[in-house]
Formats: sequence, C-alpha cells, structure tokens
Amino acid sequence: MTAEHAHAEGDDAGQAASVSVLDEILAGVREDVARRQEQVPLERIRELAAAAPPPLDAYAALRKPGVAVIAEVKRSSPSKGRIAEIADPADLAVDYAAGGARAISVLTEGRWFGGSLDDLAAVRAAVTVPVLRKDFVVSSYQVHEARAHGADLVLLIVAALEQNALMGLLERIESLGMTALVEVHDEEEADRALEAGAQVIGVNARDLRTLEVDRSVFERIAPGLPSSVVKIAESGVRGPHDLIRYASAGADAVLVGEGLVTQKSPREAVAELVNAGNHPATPRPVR
Ligand SMILES: O=C(O)c1ccccc1NCC(=O)[C@H](O)[C@H](O)COP(=O)(O)O
Repeated sequence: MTAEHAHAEGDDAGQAASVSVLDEILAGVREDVARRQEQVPLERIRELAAAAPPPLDAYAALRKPGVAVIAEVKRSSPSKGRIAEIADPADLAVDYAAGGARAISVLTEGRWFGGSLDDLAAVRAAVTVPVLRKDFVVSSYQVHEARAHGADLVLLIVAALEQNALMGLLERIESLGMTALVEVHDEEEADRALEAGAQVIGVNARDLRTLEVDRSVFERIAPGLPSSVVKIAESGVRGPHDLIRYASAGADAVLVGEGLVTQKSPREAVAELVNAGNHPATPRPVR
C-alpha cells in the first residue's frame, strides 16, 4: 500500500485497514534502515554523528514564553496523499524561521511522507533554530543517523515501541545531547512516556489506526502531565483558532504541517500563528 492508496481507501477502509497502515509504515522503515545500514555501517554512522556540530537545546527553546510553533516540512501523508510540492525544503525552512517558527520538523520517512535524510541535512544547514527528525524510529542506528544529519530533536512514537526499546532509544538520544520528543495518543501511552523519563511529550490528535484527527485528545491528556514537561499539541492546527484552543488546554507548543505547506505564504501563515501564540490574551501554560 502507498500513501495514495491509504488516502483513497480513506473512511470506507475503517479501523482494520488503518492498523495495517501503521504496520506497513514500520515494515517499510525496517527494510529501509537495513538497506542504509548495509551501505553505511553502524560504526561509520556513529563516527559521523560524533563529528557533527553540537546539538541545540530544544527543551530550552520550547520553554520560552509564548506558545511555540514547530513548523513541519511535509510533502505527503497516509491520510491525505500528496499535500504539497516542496522543491527546496531548505527554502521552506528559512521562510518558516523568518515567520518566527521556534523549531522545524522534517519528515524523513520516504515511502509515505516523501521525506529524506537529505531534507534534514539541507534544513539543518539553512536555519539556526532546533530541527526535529520526524520519523518512525525503531533502532539506535536511526538515532545516530539523526545526529549525523544535524538533528537536535528526535521523535519517538510510543505506539510503535515496546517499553524497553522506548527507554533504550530515549537514553541514546539524550546521550548524544539531543532531546526526545515522545509522542502519545492516550493516557496509557502518556504513562509509558513519563515512566521512560520523557521531558518533552507530544500528544498527537491523529489516531494512528483510524487516521482521524480529534483535537480533544490533547485536552484530555495534557492536564495530567507534570508542569516540568514540555507539552506539544501535534496535528490538526489549521489556523490561530486551533492554536488558541490547544493553548487553553496547556500547550507549550503546536506542531503544524498541512496547515502551513498548503498556504500561499507559509512564512505569513507561521507569523500569524506565532502572533496568536504571543498574544497577551492567549492562555499561558501553568508552570
Ligand atoms: O499525517 C498523517 O496522515 C500521518 C499518518 C500516520 C502517522 C503519522 C502521520 N502524520 C505525522 C504527523 O504527526 C503530522 O505530520 C504532524 O503532527 C502535523 O500534522 P498536520 O498539521 O495535521 O499536518
């Protein structure tokens, strides 16, 4: 199945087919990682990671006053198929940063999202704000890859990992000086993220089985997270009203893809969100 197929099957396919979308994404990722590891062995990627310029402090960046905007480089997705032609991810990232984005998210998964590690390296070279590797990380090889290509933050999806793997990968990310963004979809996953020691937690409104977006999931889960944890609302931000809704529920940051890449001026679209996030009337997270 491809991004286009999953999108075409859409609502009719229902939950059973969507479960297999996540499974298929993970199966493809494992194949792709194995192929890359044959070309560049673990020892070499570790050396490249060690030689990369030091990572930026993403936790500190996201804790600054105002609701932070993490702007995403997103070409395609399982839920929507092709979303945007992004010829030069570095140009887009520069626009995002000029609009006030506090961090840039780069989807590096190729089969479903049309991303790559080259996109990550290009974005890293173009901006001075923290950069997130957004992928389906299942092995420490990918963590070293992320660092070697300039990532400061790495996504870990609780639903895709056994607890031991989650803890091991989080430890590896931190041992390389990066920050783990641990993504959850329900209370049980939030408990697992906290048990693993996550300091930055993303609540994704997109259900990975049905691919539907339900913004109320953040409102349900965020109040139960400690105040020291950076709380990121992921998915479903289409304009300032959604940012304000997430802010009212305690968001330190929002992660936005489709709502930016589909705009005529992504820079202005980011700036609008940033202004809303800095507006005195917008609720502040309780710390
Ligand atoms: O976007 C999808 O269809 C998707 C499907 C399965 C797993 C992950 C998926 N998206 C990754 C993301 O988390 C989003 O790109 C990110 O939160 C931004 O969402 P949006 O602003 O709604 O594009």
